[in-house]
Amino acid sequence: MVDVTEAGELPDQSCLWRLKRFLISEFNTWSRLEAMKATGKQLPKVYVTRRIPPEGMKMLQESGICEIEQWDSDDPVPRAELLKKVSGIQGLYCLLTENINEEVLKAAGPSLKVVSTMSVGYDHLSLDALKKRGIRLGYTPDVLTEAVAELTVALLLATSRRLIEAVDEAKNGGWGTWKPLWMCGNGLTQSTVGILGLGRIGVAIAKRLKPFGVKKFLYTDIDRRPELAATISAEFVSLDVLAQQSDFITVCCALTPETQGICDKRLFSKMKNNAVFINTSRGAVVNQEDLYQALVNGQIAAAGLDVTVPEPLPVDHPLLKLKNCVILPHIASATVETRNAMAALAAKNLLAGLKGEALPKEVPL
Ligand SMILES: O=C(O)C(=O)CO
Repeated sequence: MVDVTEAGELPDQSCLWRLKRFLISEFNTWSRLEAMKATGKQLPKVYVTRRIPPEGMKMLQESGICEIEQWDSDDPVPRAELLKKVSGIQGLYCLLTENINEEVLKAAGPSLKVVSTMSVGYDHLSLDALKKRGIRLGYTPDVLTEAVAELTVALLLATSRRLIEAVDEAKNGGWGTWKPLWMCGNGLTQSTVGILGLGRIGVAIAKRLKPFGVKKFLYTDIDRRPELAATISAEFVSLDVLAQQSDFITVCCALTPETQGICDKRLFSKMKNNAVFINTSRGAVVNQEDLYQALVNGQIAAAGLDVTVPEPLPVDHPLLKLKNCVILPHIASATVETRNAMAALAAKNLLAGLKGEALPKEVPL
């Protein structure tokens, strides 16, 4: 006899097959744990490099399949401590602030099976070193797309409409009277927006900007992305054309050897004098010295950065002194829901890796 669902419909075969697979996997995990207990074997050790949002920690603790040690602080674990603590672990739960390289993997030793980073970016990990050792890597795409897009739009508007400068003027007595030529910025209506690196986040940004009256979206990337581009009617162009034609450029690419320093004086010199440059991806895609010169010399109008090199940017850094540069402390994904979702997805990746199952979101190495 076939059972029926609550809605009174027959469950389809794929649903039953997934349920069967889930039950088998749960049973296997349970029997593995029972066998470990019976033989007095220790549970696999996991090291969590920071205090993380509660959803993620709860998931790890309630799994019952690992012994967790954590650097229980909001500040990064000192390198020496990290190198000591990773010894003999099977799973590493890390953040984008930790450089997980040959040194760390060597210190961990051959037991390490899975590294799970609570971030969509994975430029802080040495992929070659992971691959060489057959260590799997989990990351957290998708769950932060909306939050990052939202913050990018907020940063773009704050930069182009000079919000931070204006708030300062209102507070410090610079607000004399209403003046026709004072605090004028650049509007989005009828503008051209260029996206450097079109992926999920670029599309989400474009969808949010469209209602502001943007006339045209351009994008550039190593390859054309016709399907994604079609969703926002974006036109593929070269980096030079993107620079020449855009009123706003928003950088959304991953940091790779190809994109490192791609936003340099060559690019800024081709941009319009009234253009606004926004970066919410990684600081190292920008040559900050070149950006500083472009802002000081009026080669471009303004820049909004959520990411810099280094992070934090020293408080005496020249970019922080410029009125036409808005700098945020890497908060693009910082909503409570998003950070919890990132923490939970990173936990799921880690647990799946410990069980030898497919990671929900795995970086192919
Ligand atoms: O997940 C990432 O890579 C981030 O930069 C967090 O905002």
